[in-house]
Amino acid sequence: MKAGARLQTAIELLDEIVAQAGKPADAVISDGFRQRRFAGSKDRAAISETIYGVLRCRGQVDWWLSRSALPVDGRSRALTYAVLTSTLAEDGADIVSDFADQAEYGVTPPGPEELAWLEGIRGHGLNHPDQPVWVSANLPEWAATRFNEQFGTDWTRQAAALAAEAPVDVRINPTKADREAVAVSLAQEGIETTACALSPVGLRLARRRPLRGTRAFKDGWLEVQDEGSQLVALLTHAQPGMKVVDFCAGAGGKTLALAAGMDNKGRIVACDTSETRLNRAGERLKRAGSFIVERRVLSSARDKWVKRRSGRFDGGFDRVLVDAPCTGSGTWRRNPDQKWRLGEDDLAELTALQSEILSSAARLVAPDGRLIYATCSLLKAENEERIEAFLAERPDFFRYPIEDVWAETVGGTCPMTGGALQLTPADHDTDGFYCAVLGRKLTA
Ligand SMILES: C[S@@+](CC[C@H](N)C(=O)[O-])C[C@H]1O[C@@H](n2cnc3c(N)ncnc32)[C@H](O)[C@@H]1O
Repeated sequence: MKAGARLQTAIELLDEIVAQAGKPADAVISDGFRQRRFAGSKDRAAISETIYGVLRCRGQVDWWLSRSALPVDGRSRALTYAVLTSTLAEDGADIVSDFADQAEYGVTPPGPEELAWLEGIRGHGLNHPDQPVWVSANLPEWAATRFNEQFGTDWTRQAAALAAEAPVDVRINPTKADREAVAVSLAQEGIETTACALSPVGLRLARRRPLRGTRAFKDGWLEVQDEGSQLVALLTHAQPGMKVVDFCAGAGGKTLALAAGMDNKGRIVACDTSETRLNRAGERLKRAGSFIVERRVLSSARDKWVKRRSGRFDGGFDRVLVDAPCTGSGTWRRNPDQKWRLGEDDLAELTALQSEILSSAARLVAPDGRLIYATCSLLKAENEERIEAFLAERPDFFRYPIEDVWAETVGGTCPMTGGALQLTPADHDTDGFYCAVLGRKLTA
């Protein structure tokens, strides 16, 4: 495909992402590529780069467009972004004239108004001194206010890291292969990796490459999983023979890691209110050879199965992981469409749900067992504030110092000390994850 035809595809998919507001951008893009089999792997990479570039920097792109008379849509956003970043100018070719020359690929050439706008912004970058700081930070205003309150003078650096491209990490499955063997196997297929800085079971790809066709993937030696997510699973410290609940298991990302850590000995109940997600977990568990997991669809945070199990001190679980639904603000570099879809109302709904889930899941924890609360968010309202509220209500629970849990589970130096771990893309180059490990006292 020529640059103009790629840009046209990016435009169409950007409009699809807006039209299918409930569907994650990556799912819309995958469907879009399935319908456009003519797009090769390099085309797909270039198209995705434009789409994600626009979504990550949508605050600034829309600010520029607010100074034009053009409608704000996929086309105006993609063209404006392409000119401001010169990302699609190949071999010095001019993107606007290249785009205009592609009529045979279904591209509508720019009209006079569009051309005048694009000529006018040529030579500028995304930044402009008149932009409000939340625009330059590419955050919605509500989130920028919270970042500012939370991170102080560091907040723009934290926000900037969310507008960068995320690396691809894989977690090795130690029940099938060690890290060295996985790295060698991938290298034989031309995929270079380095050991993750914090996770002892993680490898980071030198650059984004498809993994599904590799031998290591097909044999269940690895799972794609961000390093932060790997660390949460390790901090859960699920050991062979234990009884474990993954309360918000989703498609099983952390369940798989827990099963591997337990050497497939013991019992894991993977719960979620979404049957579709739990079904997706089934296929992954099979590939990884994790046969100790039973899946359970919950009706709500107050599900009857949870109620029946509560109060059964001797029948409680050793570990209950709550990987709570959240804004995903720690993953906005990976899922940049999400940041433009959420507002303060959503945050209020989520924090209420997080507290409800936490109280419900706590009923499953055996005395001396652990309740692990995690989110992929950077916002205190979803993290520290939820744990503080929970502990104020439940004096029978206490916090473990995170550095102690790290020493017994991850090893090496914990990046912080205190009552919880907060990873951020800016500080740790992982997705932003929060994790607090609580213990249930032996007697109430
Ligand atoms: C952050 S995602 C989990 C990701 C998953 N643990 C992983 O590692 O791939 C949060 C999950 O919570 C689920 N959820 C939402 N409300 C819930 C509830 N009341 N009880 C249990 N799970 C719930 C959502 O369906 C979603 O799959």
